Amino acid sequence: MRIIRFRDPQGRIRYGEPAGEGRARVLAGEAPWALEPTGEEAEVARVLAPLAPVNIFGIGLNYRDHAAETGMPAPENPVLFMKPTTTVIGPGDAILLPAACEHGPEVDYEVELAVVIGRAARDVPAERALEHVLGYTVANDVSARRWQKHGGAGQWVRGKSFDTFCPLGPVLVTADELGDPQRLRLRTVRNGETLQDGSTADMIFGVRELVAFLSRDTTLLPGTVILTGTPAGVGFTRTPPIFLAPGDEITVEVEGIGALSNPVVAAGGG
Ligand SMILES: O=C(O)C/C=C\CC(=O)C(=O)O
Repeated sequence: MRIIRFRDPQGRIRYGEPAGEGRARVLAGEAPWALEPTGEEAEVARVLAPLAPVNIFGIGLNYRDHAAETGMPAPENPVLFMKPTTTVIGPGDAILLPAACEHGPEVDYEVELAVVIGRAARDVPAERALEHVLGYTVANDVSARRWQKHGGAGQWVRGKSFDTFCPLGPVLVTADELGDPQRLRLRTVRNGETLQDGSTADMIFGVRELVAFLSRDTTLLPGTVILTGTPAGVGFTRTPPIFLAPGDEITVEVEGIGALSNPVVAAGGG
């Protein structure tokens, strides 16, 4: 099933299946892992992020070509960080370039396959990990590189945590519908130019291993989102570097799920 979360013309937030031409077949329920068909259709006024995550785990350096372009060795264990839920925005919402990025352009893009947990997971072996995955969506792990690498905190969280730094969407595709998560093409396009073009087959730690790793002695609640890392082509490793600028349109897409586009706006507008 393909699930959207949307605002209807009356301002209500609802779930549904896209029915074409700005319409959805309404699904009743409070969360994407507990939805029932209603037989009703509704107009979609605005598509939102497909869920409001309870937690967001990010995995760094999880593609060999990306680790290599950063000059880092392939990690022995997943490199873990977290993004606050306040980073989440939906399709078409503006990515705000933070006023805190006052030393010049530094805000980068990262296309990622996002895993949505639908059944609580704790101490789950890799062979059973996909039983806890409700489905997948697309994420842009927006990252302020100066704050990430030289922010003085010794870890990446600051640079990954500014408001609007986690666009999600446009749909959540259930695991049964998407099939094997390790054979999907993923791309980033900025203003019509392709900047990342990779495959989830190149992940160092696949979805099964990530769920098993993260769930060790740790409960992954339904609604947990795991950003599974990004392939090569990010902006800061390029010569000259490419960073997001006001007026840009940045699109991240994953095969079988869809394309997620967001305009880029300077803090305070423009
Ligand atoms: O150069 C480094 O230390 C790592 C830089 C970027 C990696 C990253 O943000 C990721 O998500 O992967």
